[in-house]
Amino acid sequence: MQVTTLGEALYPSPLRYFVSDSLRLAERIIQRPDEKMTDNIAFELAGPREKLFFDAKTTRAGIVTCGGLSPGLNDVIRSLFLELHHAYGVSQVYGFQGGYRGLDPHLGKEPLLLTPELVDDVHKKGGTFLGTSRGPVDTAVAVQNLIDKQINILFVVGGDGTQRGGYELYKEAKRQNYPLAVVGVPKTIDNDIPFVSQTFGYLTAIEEAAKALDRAHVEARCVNNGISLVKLMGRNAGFIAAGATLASQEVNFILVPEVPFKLEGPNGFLAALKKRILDRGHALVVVAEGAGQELLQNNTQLKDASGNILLNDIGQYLSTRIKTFFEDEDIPVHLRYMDPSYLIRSTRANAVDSVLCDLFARNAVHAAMAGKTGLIIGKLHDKYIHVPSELLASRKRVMETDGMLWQGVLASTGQPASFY
Ligand SMILES: Nc1ncnc2c1ncn2[C@@H]1O[C@H](COP(=O)(O)OP(=O)(O)OP(=O)(O)O)[C@@H](O)[C@H]1O
Ligand SMILES: O=P(O)(O)OC[C@H]1O[C@](O)(CO)[C@@H](O)[C@@H]1O
Ligand SMILES: [Mg+2]
Repeated sequence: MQVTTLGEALYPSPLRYFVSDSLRLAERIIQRPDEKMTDNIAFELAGPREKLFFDAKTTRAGIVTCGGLSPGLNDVIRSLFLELHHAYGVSQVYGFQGGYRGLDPHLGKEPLLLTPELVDDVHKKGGTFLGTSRGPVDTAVAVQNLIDKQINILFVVGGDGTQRGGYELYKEAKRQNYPLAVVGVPKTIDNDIPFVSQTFGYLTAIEEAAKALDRAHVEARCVNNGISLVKLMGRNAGFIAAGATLASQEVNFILVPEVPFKLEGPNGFLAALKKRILDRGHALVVVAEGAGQELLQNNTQLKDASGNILLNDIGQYLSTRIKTFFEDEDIPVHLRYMDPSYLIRSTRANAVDSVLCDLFARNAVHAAMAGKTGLIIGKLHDKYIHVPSELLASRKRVMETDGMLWQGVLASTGQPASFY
């Protein structure tokens, strides 16, 4: 699947190795004997192109970071800048501040002109030094501002919402006949972006979450009938909870959005927890924030500024239900509810994530300089690819319950496949 290009690439690249525009990577590479591979998407491979659409001498680029924090945002900004500056010779790179708001000159601060000195050690800190936000921007105003500032390339670093926003900006620039390259870098600790096997920040987040689980385990073990209940992020998918569970190996029960569960009844979660307490005298329970929403009354459906549904607190709910259940059963327990959610995403990236950030960012620059637009950098089968932004909207990525990650989780916790 070819992504949109702004026009013929005429400028020779200053780089020394290149990836051909005609190479493709199939989305599915494992084939069942009876399966026809007709609907298999073939993605363009990312990487430097021999000819560039933009002349580095006159090109201006912008970077914006949006949505929730994820370890590695500063690494991505830094690598985008350094690749543009050192490898391609683009000297005017601007950091738009405060998320998409920063693209509106009436709402945001002036963009920062990035320099090697400014980005020098930003990767050593968590967060994003450009700031971030949720909430919409008027795309016509934003594109007009980019035109006024003669920005030719815009890197949008963020999750699914940010990439949908990037797609709107790409369409608006096209409508205004302005040759703008909009290239997305996929960010989220939730790891739920389609066509990206691993988003940056996920591995750091599960490393931090696993530390919290280990400590919660100690709390549960050191008292009689100790129950530690830990809530972790994961709005629509349980990747963080599952990854941290495998990293920690101490979890006895894990509840995720992909697997609905019942609390009551002989096969429900509470009965299983009671058995564990009677057998072993302690338990560690992990719940992803998006799990069990069907158990909670949510008639109002409040939304955040970006339109994401505000979830009800499954952690607090479970905590109350566990407490009253054991009171009714007349079994004394020490229940501790812990919510380390924000603490796992505000740290700096670990080494593996830093490498990932660097490669995502440099591939984003290669795509933009070649004049490709309306895409995000994806990663499948260990290869970086160009994914048309339009495609993202058509898919959701959640954990496969018959996949290796979830099956590993079931094996390590010993919990049944479902509580029904
Ligand atoms: N459909 C859309 N069209 C235009 N802009 C959008 C759209 N969806 C989201 N946005 C904008 O993208 C930005 C980021 O969106 P959101 O807050 O949902 O975070 P995200 O990028 O999904 O990251 P995460 O959910 O991982 O924290 C916000 O400014 C939001 O208004
Ligand atoms: O409170 P905030 O900043 O909106 O972020 C919370 C959301 O961010 C995420 O981590 C996604 O980035 C979700 O798991 C969570 O629902
Ligand atoms: Mg999102």
